[in-house]
Amino acid sequence: MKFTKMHGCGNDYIYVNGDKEKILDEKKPEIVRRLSDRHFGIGGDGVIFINPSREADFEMEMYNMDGSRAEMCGNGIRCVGKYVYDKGLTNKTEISVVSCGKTKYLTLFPENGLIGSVRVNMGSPILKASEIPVIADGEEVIGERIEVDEKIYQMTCVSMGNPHAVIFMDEVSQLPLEKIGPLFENHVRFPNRTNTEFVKVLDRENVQMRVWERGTGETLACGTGACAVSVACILNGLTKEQVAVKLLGGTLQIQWDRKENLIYMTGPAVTVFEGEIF
Ligand SMILES: N[C@H](CCC[C@H](N)C(=O)O)C(=O)O
Repeated sequence: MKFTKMHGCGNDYIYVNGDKEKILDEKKPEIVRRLSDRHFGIGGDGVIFINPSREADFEMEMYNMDGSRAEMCGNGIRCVGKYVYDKGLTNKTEISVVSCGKTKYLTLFPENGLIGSVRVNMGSPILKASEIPVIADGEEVIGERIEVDEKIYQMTCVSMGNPHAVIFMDEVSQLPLEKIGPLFENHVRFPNRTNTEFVKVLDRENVQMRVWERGTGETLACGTGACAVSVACILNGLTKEQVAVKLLGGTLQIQWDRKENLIYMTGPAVTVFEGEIF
């Protein structure tokens, strides 16, 4: 099977042309686990299949390292845009990509004939607790307390198609993520589990975050997570509507256009290598 290894801010996935590599859907979770293994496979945070689509220019079918399917992937969709342009599957620089029935609109920025960065209209944030989903007393979860491992955290929940718990901290560099990450991910209040972002607000335009991703663990970056963090910061009055989100693997520029209620994410997409696995 041919594949392309790409990353967005160090959030690395294995990209497969689903039109050429025919794999049975029921086999995908096991194959994803094998390919993602960083010792016995190719190694990656998961696998993304790029498929033809009737609803959009292309379909993104995204799987986490544990074989679970996710509704959206911000770093992944930027790399999908780069993949289809660089490989000549499209010559457009404005394209649409559908994932789990939701279509996103991308602007591709060529540099010397190849795509260097991508701007994605990530749609509107979902704040309704029942749609995230998160079990809550009220309609939304904004600045609420949650107890994990006998510690109280302040949580704001946002969905970008996938669930996010945003936790504000004074410091994020010394977090025991291996311990508390899984406790948030599998917390009883999240029926579909959750991604969890730990964020330190640096000033009104810059934040620093780390993330424990549902189905993968700590990653160097999370695009939907950076969007969720920006929404949470703005809702809590902590930043302006344009935020530079500093992640371990790089920086993403996020803008929440409140009039249109649309989130724009801009960031890099990088091809590392091509290969064939037997
Ligand atoms: N782990 C996420 C999917 C990948 C999201 C992240 N890698 C991104 O860039 O948005 C989930 O299960 O919802």
